[in-house]
Amino acid sequence: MPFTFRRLEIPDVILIKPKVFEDERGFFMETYKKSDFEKAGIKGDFVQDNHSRSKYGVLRGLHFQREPYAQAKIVRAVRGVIYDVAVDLRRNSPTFGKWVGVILSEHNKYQLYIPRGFAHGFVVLSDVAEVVYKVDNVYAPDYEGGIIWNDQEIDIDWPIDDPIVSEKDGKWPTLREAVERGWVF
Ligand SMILES: Cc1cn([C@H]2C[C@H](O)[C@@H](COP(=O)(O)OP(=O)(O)O[C@H]3O[C@H](C)C(=O)[C@H](O)[C@H]3O)O2)c(=O)[nH]c1=O
Repeated sequence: MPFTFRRLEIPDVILIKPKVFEDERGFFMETYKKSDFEKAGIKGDFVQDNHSRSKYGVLRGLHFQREPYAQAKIVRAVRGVIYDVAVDLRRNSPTFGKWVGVILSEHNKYQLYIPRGFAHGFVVLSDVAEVVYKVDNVYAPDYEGGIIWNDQEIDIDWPIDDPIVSEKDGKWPTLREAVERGWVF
């Protein structure tokens, strides 16, 4: 089995550990296999791949696309180290407003599956990090949504106190405001 899958404290969020084949040349690993991922409950047609590079301390998030362009994501760090966070925005979920966070890195080669209905963000813990991720719906800028990264009610335990955020990311609403706007799922 080239992958192992572990459901996290929010069970719909799944940590994926690939089987890494190392030899004197370096390593090889499969990074995605539709049949194995579907057996693990990761369904969906991943139609777009994204790639971003960020320097130490950059926080990108908390982002999501609103319906009908909600996106599930399969995220990994191909360079450096990030702390990757998913927040449950599904209004009828028992874990609504709760978050999970994991270290994804070029070293552990882990991936995180984040279903539709979640906000996603990460902060960079290495000098540089490159993050690649699959999404199961195309980019729809008119439907982008966000929650402010340091929302007091969500209370994410970010490992960096004073991250670098874009002007846009500094202006997202709180979770409570997002609910009022109907931005939840
Ligand atoms: C997301 C996206 C962006 N862009 C363009 C739009 C901007 O001109 C430029 C940077 O976009 P943005 O600042 O939104 O990039 P991030 O802050 O990395 O946003 C992403 O970061 C978090 C962590 C996510 O989970 C989302 O995938 C996504 O919101 O790329 C595109 O052309 N296509 C796309 O799919």
